Amino acid sequence: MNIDAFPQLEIVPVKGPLKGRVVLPGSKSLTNRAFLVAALAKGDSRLSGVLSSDDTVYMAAALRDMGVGIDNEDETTLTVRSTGKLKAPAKPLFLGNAGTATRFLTAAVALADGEVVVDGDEHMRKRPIGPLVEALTRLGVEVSAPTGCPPVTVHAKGGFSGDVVEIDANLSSQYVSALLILAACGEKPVEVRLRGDQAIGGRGYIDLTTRCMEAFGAKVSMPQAGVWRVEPTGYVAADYLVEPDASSCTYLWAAEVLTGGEITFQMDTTALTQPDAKSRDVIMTWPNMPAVIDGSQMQDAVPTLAVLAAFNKTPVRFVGIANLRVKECDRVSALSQGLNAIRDGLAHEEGDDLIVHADPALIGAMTKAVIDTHNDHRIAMCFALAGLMMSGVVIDNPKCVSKTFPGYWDVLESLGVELKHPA
Ligand SMILES: O=C(O)C1=C[C@@H](OP(=O)(O)O)[C@@H](O)[C@H](O)C1
Ligand SMILES: C=C(OP(=O)(O)O)C(=O)O
Repeated sequence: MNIDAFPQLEIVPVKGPLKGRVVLPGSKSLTNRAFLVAALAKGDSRLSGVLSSDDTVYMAAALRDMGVGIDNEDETTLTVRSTGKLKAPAKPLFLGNAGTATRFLTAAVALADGEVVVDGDEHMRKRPIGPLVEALTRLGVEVSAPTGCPPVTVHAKGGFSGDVVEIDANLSSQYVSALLILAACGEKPVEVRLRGDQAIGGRGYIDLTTRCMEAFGAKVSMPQAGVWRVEPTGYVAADYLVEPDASSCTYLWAAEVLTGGEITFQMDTTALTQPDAKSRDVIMTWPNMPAVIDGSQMQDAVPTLAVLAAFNKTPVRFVGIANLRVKECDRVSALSQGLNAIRDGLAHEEGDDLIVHADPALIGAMTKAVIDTHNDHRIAMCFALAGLMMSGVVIDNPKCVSKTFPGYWDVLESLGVELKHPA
């Protein structure tokens, strides 16, 4: 569908189970890791299964601006050609609202020579990066971010000098991933240590990072919990297959259980290794979801789970989700707001927890809810699920799904979902 023609989109409730086959897009997290690590390797790396979406296009464009060749073979296959070095770009790197691209590049550009400015859109300019800037400073990188958020200016000198660095990763695991990717390009082994509370959210994303680094020749060990030791191997060019995106898959798993449907995918999705794959088991418990769900290790699946919870038999409290407040928008509040637009009193916030007061009577009911997506792809995608079950759900700015899943609305249509201009 031509989504540009739809400033708002109304979802028509399904008349029966959703059935069909879906080709999931590639993982955003793995595409952006593979892009960067391949760019830091000398030679040609062939990446397949890659995602093409706003976040990955920003990463690719930034790498091109730093002298890396990226040649597309087809929509999901490309070759990254690199000397293994990044050149300082002629202009600031603009990374939209892509957290992965912004955080990973803030560290990696220390390997260039000259001034590099890492910047994003107005949302990204509100997402904290101070802890990463502080850690890079300790590694001897000359870097500043006066507001604690992008823009970040790095006076790159082709490397860094430190060998031990502590990082406070409570706000984002991406800081750790960024340091690890950089660390393999040092002159000596580097230890990256978590500061304080080691039970950070998104631990699984760090495992994704180390596995991707290892696929390009890096050597990473964990001498103790919360400490990673990275050997100074650099990276070697490699062929790499990006697995499908588990977070994107959560909407389809949820659509399946909500409608009693059956959706098949290009692979067995129980084999996905990304953190959000854990949410599948929780999704499958609907309409008897647990009373308390700890979202800390499946953060990007929380919006999906929260909308599912609205149609559950019993209330659900989401805990461990404080850092959802610093994602593309404040997701705790955006979810509460959207659920209350569907039915007043359907959800409330308690500290950083989100309580969803389940109401199975909503199934088949009518509402008049225009969902403010706050330009957040996950808010748009998760509230579309509510529209499958009840009439009157309108998604404002549906185009924002292009951040990670540009084909989302087409996929829903291919499953028989009717989408229309709001009445
Ligand atoms: O490393 C990654 O690929 C990601 C880590 C998570 O963010 P935080 O580490 O900021 O929580 C997640 O929400 C994001 O979509 C992708
Ligand atoms: C939080 C997200 O993205 P990022 O941090 O990579 O911008 C997301 O995709 O849900």
